[in-house]
Parts: sequence; structure tokens; C-alpha cells
Amino acid sequence: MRRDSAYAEEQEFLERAVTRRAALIEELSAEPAGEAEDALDVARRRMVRRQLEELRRAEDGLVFGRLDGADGTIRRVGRVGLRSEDQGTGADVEPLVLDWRAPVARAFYTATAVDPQGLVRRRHIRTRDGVVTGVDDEPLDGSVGTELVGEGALLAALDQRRTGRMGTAIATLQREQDDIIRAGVTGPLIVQGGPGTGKTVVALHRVAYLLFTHQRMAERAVLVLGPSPRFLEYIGQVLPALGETAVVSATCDTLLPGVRASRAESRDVAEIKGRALWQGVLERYVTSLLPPARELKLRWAGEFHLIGAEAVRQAMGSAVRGRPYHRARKVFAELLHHLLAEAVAEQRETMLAEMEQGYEDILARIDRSARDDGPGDGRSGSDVDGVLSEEEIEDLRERIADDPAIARFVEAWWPTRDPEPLLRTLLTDRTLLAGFAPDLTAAEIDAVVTGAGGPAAGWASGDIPLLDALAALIGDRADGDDGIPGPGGEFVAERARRERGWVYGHVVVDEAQELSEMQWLMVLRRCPGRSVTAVGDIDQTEAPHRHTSWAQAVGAVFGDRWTAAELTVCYRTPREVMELTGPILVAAGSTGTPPRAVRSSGVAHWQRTVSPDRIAGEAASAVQRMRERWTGGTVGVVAPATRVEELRAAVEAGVPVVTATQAKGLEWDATLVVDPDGIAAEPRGWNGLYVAVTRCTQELGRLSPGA
Ligand SMILES: Nc1ncnc2c1ncn2[C@@H]1O[C@H](COP(=O)(O)OP(=O)(O)OP(=O)(O)O)[C@@H](O)[C@H]1O
Repeated sequence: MRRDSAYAEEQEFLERAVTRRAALIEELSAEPAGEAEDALDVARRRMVRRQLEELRRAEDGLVFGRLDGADGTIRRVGRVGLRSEDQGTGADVEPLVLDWRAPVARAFYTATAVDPQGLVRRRHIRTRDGVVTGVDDEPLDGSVGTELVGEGALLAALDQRRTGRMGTAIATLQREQDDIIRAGVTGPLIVQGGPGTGKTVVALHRVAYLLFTHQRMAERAVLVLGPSPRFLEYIGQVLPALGETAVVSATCDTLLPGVRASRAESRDVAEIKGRALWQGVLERYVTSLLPPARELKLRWAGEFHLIGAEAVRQAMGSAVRGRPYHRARKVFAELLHHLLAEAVAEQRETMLAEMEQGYEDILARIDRSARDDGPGDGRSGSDVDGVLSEEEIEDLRERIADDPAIARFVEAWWPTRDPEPLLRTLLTDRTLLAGFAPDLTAAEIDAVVTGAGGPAAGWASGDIPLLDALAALIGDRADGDDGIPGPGGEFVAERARRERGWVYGHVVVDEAQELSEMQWLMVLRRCPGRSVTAVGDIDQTEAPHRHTSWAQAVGAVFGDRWTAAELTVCYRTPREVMELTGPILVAAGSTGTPPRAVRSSGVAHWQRTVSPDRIAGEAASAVQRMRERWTGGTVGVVAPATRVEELRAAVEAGVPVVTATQAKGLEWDATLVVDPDGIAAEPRGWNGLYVAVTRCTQELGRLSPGA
């Protein structure tokens, strides 16, 4: 009976919220179109557009929580905040629904029986298509104690069939997750968590929280870096569903506009190219491209002018001063225009002074008395003594700056450069590379040069951070604009994606354990303010670098100035499967412990050995049986790289067959791991096997080739 009345009560409230949302959408849609009046109007319109976008996407999960205070107050929590019907702007009236990201909503995720935060009850409300389908009450008065927040709702969410797309978890976030989501942004935050602990959930919900809380971050957009395009596709719906548009998602390989990694390279070479030492190598290389400071001879208006070596050296010194190559070149060109204008003026003064002297001598000889008031007394303008006024020198400088012949001279003396051919040259020339990379051994230099491919070879993944570093040291040819987001028409994310030197408000890195030092530097370049959240599991590392701790992984970029956080509970993988992982971690050389599984699927994992020639056929049958068992859900196959092609041809179309590396971050209801020993034998293969077996939410099957 109480239960029925709770459903009826929440249904009634939900209908009120649905009506209110429709009214707010209508109100905001009625905003005038046309040109914005001023900067304030641009900002206001952008905010309205954002609110409208959020409201439009908020149908699902419009209301998912309720907080009952000890003082009798009742508050509802939902995907977006809804102003109540009688809440004018700034009025002191409670909103109808609290935004889950608002500080007052935090208790929904953090209140416990031990620390009820003024609440007596938390209610989770499940809805589908405008109908309340579930109500779970959790007393916070100490009568019931559980470690989990909203256990019923959480377990129901975790037990759902997987669709192949990640969903939002705003209704069931757990306290340790919420603490990280709402952590301050004082510097890099590195979150360690085992498989299925919700690292991706935390990372994405943190983006939504930060964008909601920090308006300036929204103006600069947030970058989300993931391990693969497949992973980005998997998480692609989460942020739009949370109403976020100011987000750019990419992999390290797709971060440089117009450049793609199209070539595989050996792990050894990839490891060498990932080392932070390349930053110094490239800096020395770019410095070597600067022209030597020497006397310059320029022609202007038919006359030659000399700019002395010392003046050139000084101008170069003040032009370079930490600036990128092209920027320094531009500053030098401007200084050169000044120097030349002064040289021209000086030469003209000398010439006129000589002419004047000659003229005076002649006049003196003809009629000394007539020269009493002769030229030479006045001191303004380009009078006959030849001294040019400041305006005249400035005018001269402008004409010099506009002269294509002078521009051609500068180009010949200090040419503009393209990073791609420059890097190609460096990576294919042993002597050059040895000169700039004294810390690499001869064998390492040999490996890099031999592995670089021919002049027409594409770029490998390990080249992208080198290109990025080089492009930053060389700089854009033309001056970039001011970086202020454009007017209403364009979402900031579109612009950020297009512009190479874009500086983001925040960067989130998922599967961060995979990044090489050079890739970390690439991240830092996009967020010099170090507003970075990185999530990962050092025990799932498969990349060729040799990091076995976060301190090692980020030391080269952040030193020891970063904050560590940890997630300890596994929400994805059932207890039955997690029990298998201890020995795998030991074999991987890890000293860590697997996270604690929150649920049991009640399904035993299984293992079968089949003769090697039947393995693909057996895998196909096993997948079919799993598909039948998990109707409406998803099945994935993980195998050693050498078996992927054969298995793809054998199993049903649409069932993903991937390597352990490609499986990173993904999950399915059931996973078939084919040839686990083969996976373990791959480089860092025990870590790969750890990834492979932890992808399932329900069932794990293992198929091994054998006698
Ligand atoms: N608080 C939560 N409420 C509901 N579902 C959750 C919650 N936390 C995690 N999950 C679910 O658990 C699963 C694992 O989460 P997620 O992919 O974020 O983990 P992860 O730590 O990134 O895992 P891995 O490192 O293994 O890729 C996902 O299905 C996610 O939706």
C-alpha cells in the first residue's frame, strides 16, 4: 500500500516536471533570432542555447532522486535543474528539480546512515517514457546500513543488458566516485582504479560537473582523450546525454588536425619515440635552423644598406627569446624593418649633409655675406640638413615592411618551415639525429632511422607527439587569432577541434596508463594550466613504455605536483570472474590487488580446450550460444592479434572480435576469450589478459587450443 502511494506520488511529480520542462523549452525557444547586440548579448545567447540543449536532452532521467530532510523538506534531483513555476529570476524559491551537479544535490550521492547530512531518507526513482517504473527507499536514520548508495537502483542498473553504448550513471553514482567527480581543479588529478571501478563513468561525469560549475571552462571547451576510435564511439552518447556540447573527444593519434597515423611500427621504436628526451632533441634541432647572425646587405630604393653583425645578433636575441621559430622570425623581420629604415635615414642624412657641405662651400665662395640666414638652422621636418622626423621614419618603415623584395630577402635568410618534412629529415638522417640526440645509443638511433620508412611513408603513432612538439616549436606561419570563442553561431568545440594550438579549459585522459611521456607533453601543451584529470589502471598497461607506477608515468611532465585518488570497487565484472584475476596480476608482475566486486552474476565462468584446427569453428558456436543466452545484450570476443582475422571470418557478423589492446575500456554481457595463453604471450600480455577477462558483466568463457 505504502509502495503504491509512493509510485502515485512520484508519478504525479514526474508529470508536473514533464509539463514544466516543456514550458521552459517553449520559453527559451521564443528567444529572438538575428545578430547579437554586444558581447554581453552573445554570452547570454550562448547560455540560453546551452540551457535549451540541456533541456531538450533531459527527457530521460528528468527526475531520478528525492531527498527527505529531517526538517520535513522534500527535494527532487534530476538530470537538469528546473525552475519552479513561481520562481522568478533570482527569487528565493526552491527549484522544482535540483540539477544533479548543484552543490545542494551532493547529499544524494554522499549521505550515509553514519553521516546523514540532515536527511532521513533517500529515494531512487526509476522512470521510462514518462512512467515511474521503480521506487527504492533508503532510510538514513541508521535503521539500515549499507556501504552502497541506493543499492537496489545500483544493482538493477548494473544487471541491465549492455547495448554496446555506455550510459549515464547520474542516478547511481557512489560516494567514492562523487568525491572525484566534484574534486577541485587545482592541478593534475590522477585516478587509479582497477577494471570496472567506474573510471570512465567518473571521468565523463566530472566533465559534466566541471562545465556546469566553471563557466570559463565551458568557454574554452574540455578535451576528452580516449585510447581508440572504438572506445570514443562507445562513450560517445554519454556527454551529449548529459547535455554537454563544449567537449572535443579524440585519441592521441587524431589530435593534430590534418595528420593521421597510418603506419605500424615496432614496439621498440615506439618505446624510444615515447621518451621525454625528444623534447630537448627537437628544441636543439629547431635552434639549429636559425640563421647565423652576420652582417646583412639589403637593397632599398636602388641603394645598398648594411646592417652590422652586432645589430643583427642583438635583434635575433630579442626576437628568439623562447618564441616559436615563425613567431621569432616575424619579430626579427619587424626589427629588421626598423633597422633598415634607420639605416636608410642615416644614409640620407649623411648624403644630404655632404651635399649641404658642398653647397655651402660653393655659396661661401660666391657670396659669404648672403649666407647669414642660410639653410641649416631649422630643426623640424626633413629640412635641408636631412634629419628625418619620427613620422617620416615610421612612414619609411611601413613602406619597407610592405615591400615584397624585403619579404623575399627575409624568406631567403630565415625561411618559413613545415614540421612534416623537417621531422622526416631528422628521423631518416643518422648523423643529424646522433648530433641532436646524444642520449640515444647508436643502436637506438639505428632502430629509429631503419624504422622510419621511406620519404613517402606515412606517420606512425609514435611520430604524432614528435610532430606536435615540432609544430609547437616552429609555430604557425601566420599569427593566430586571439583565441576568444566566436559569436553565437559556432559551438566552441567545433573551433577547438579545428585549431592546432587551441588551449582547453580542462583535459580528461582515459586509459591514461597507456600514454608515453611525449604523449603526456602533448596533453600539457593543450592545457598549460595543468587542469587535467587522468583516469587509468597501471595494471592494465600494454603500451611499449616501461612505466609501472603513476609517479614514473607522469614524473616527466608533472614532477611530483599532482594529486592521487583511487577507486576500489568493481561495478562491472561479477565476483565469480574477479576471483580469477589475482594470479593474472601476479604473473603480470603487479603488486596491486584487484578491486572488490560489488555483485555476483550467479553464472560460473567456463574453460574448454579444443584441437587447434577446430578453434575458430568452436568459437563461432560458443558465441552463438552466448548470444542466445544473453538475448538483447552484447557478446564480444578477445583473442591474440594473430587469430583475430580468422575469428572475424568465423563468427557472426556484428560480433566484435578484438585484441586485448582494442578491448580497453569496452564491455559486453558475455566475453569469449580465445587462446588466453596466446594473449599472455604477447608483449605485456598478462596485463592484456587482465583486460580481456574483466570485460564481461555476466559470463566469461575461455577457449584454449590444445590436444
Ligand atoms: N555508479 C554507477 N552506477 C551505475 N553503473 C556504474 C556505476 N559505476 C560504474 N558503473 C558501470 O560499471 C561499468 C564499468 O564502468 P567503467 O567502464 O567506467 O569502468 P572502468 O573503471 O573505466 O573500467 P575499465 O578500466 O575496466 O575499462 C559500466 O557499465 C558502468 O556504467
